[in-house]
Amino acid sequence: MSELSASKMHQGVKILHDPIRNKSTAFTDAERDALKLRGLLPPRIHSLAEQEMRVLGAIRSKVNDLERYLYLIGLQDRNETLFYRVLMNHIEEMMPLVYTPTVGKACQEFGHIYRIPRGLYIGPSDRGHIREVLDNWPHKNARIIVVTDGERILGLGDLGANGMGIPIGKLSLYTACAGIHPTQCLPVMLDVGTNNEELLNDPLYNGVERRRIRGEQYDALVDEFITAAQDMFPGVLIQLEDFGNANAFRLLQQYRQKTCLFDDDIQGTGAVALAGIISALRITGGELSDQRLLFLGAGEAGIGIADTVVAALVDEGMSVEKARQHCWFVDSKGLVVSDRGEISASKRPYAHKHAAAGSFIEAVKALQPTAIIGVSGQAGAFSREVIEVMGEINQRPIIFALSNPTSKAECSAEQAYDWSQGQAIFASGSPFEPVERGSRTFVPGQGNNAYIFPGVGLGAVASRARRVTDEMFLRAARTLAEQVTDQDLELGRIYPSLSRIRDVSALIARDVAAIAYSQGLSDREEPEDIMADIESQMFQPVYPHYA
Ligand SMILES: O=C([O-])CC(=O)C(=O)O
Ligand SMILES: [Mg+2]
Repeated sequence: MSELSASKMHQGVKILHDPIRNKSTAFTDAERDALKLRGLLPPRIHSLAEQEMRVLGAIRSKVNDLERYLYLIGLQDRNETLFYRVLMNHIEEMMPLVYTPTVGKACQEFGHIYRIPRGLYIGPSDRGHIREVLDNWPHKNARIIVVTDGERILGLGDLGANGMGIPIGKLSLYTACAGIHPTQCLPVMLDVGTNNEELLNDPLYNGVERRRIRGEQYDALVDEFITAAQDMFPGVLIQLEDFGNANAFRLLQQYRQKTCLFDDDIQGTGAVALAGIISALRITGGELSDQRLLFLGAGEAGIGIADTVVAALVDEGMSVEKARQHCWFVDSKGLVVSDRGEISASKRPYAHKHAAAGSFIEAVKALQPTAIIGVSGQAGAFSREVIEVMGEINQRPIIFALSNPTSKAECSAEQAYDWSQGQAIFASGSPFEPVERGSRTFVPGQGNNAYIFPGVGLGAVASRARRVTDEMFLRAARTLAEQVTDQDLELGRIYPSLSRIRDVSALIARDVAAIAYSQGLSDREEPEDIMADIESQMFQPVYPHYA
């Protein structure tokens, strides 16, 4: 649509209520005349930069982060250009507000802070009509869908329909970090009920009032949704997010071979953690093939990371069987060993022959790992003793406390540095502030899949990839690791600065797209310059001229 015809459609007050086209006080005199806005705005014209200053002041004056979140979502509802300008120009300050940890708090309160819907709700009563529901979405050009059923929201458990905050937040990062146009992002809540009694008893809970549907009914709903989404938005990329363990692995297996789909908690987290390990090895001087990783927690993130590490080792020439021996798991029943009895299919490859160990510290002492990776959702599980023992075993122990939000981290950055005499190479899923000790400043890296999914998604949709492959995630991990500078490592940070995330995402997208083209996963002709092609598709938060 040309800007002129857009302006005709949106004459008058309507354009002020269209968040995609609204410029608010930045409408020029000529635009105010052409669009019949005279009198509807205060007379003083402000530039986007001045509006940004106003917004920053407002955000910073709020009393807590949930209020800041609400302000930002309100801004997104009024003026997306300004919202993304603020988000992109101040990503380190804003990401913890629109994403983990604050989005976790927002999800817990979702029914109570509800204002305006963002995204689509699809539930059991929509069976047989999901296409019509998708057709109600005002934007017909969705390219990326993030969908959850709310069963495992971050490390917070079953939040039912309150989990809608997660697809919204993830998609805001798609735009901010990888330039996917806001109208091409579709958040979806598959509201199949919740088993969270507290929510079911809360009169302000706004999801379906029932316990979760399971089995055939559930599968049929998911299947209808995926089929309808592809039909409605050809080529759309579907990101599975924060499903319960069993469904996450199952749905990924079931759909990844036939649709453009991935699971962020399994594959995105896998890639971001591998990137962190590769960078940590630049500090320790070790090889990936010398590492022994001990995971606490054997859910999506843990298995996803182990599978990605195994893929990297196999790519280096190791056998799968041998590679798996480098990854060990402790779950709620202790060390996962081969003679334990019933073991789920996803853990089975990592159930090695070994004496049982009941607790995590016992397993650390028995296995002498080079790295411990917390993906358990158990706050404080990396005790002082665990970290001290890791420091005795290793000169530079690798300690990743990846559970989200911050309240669920296995240890804090301070604890990791203090209990290891400053030797830990630490990363966390949610952000921690730098830690000052004497003349030294330790800057913890944020090992969050936000470094991976925006770039992978952009690469996939820009190349019109029909599938998202493991090879793409392995490549994304390596590309991310390559962006870590010696300066980052000197600060202790094993990820690039968040301020560079847009460039990093573009590089990941380039490499993912290159795989799609070279492996015949795209019908699109390979552009001469993939990077230029990617960049040309990235949304920039600038106002159009209407007159
Ligand atoms: O959302 C995040 O911060 C990372 C993630 O996918 C999760 O913890 O489920
Ligand atoms: Mg997640």
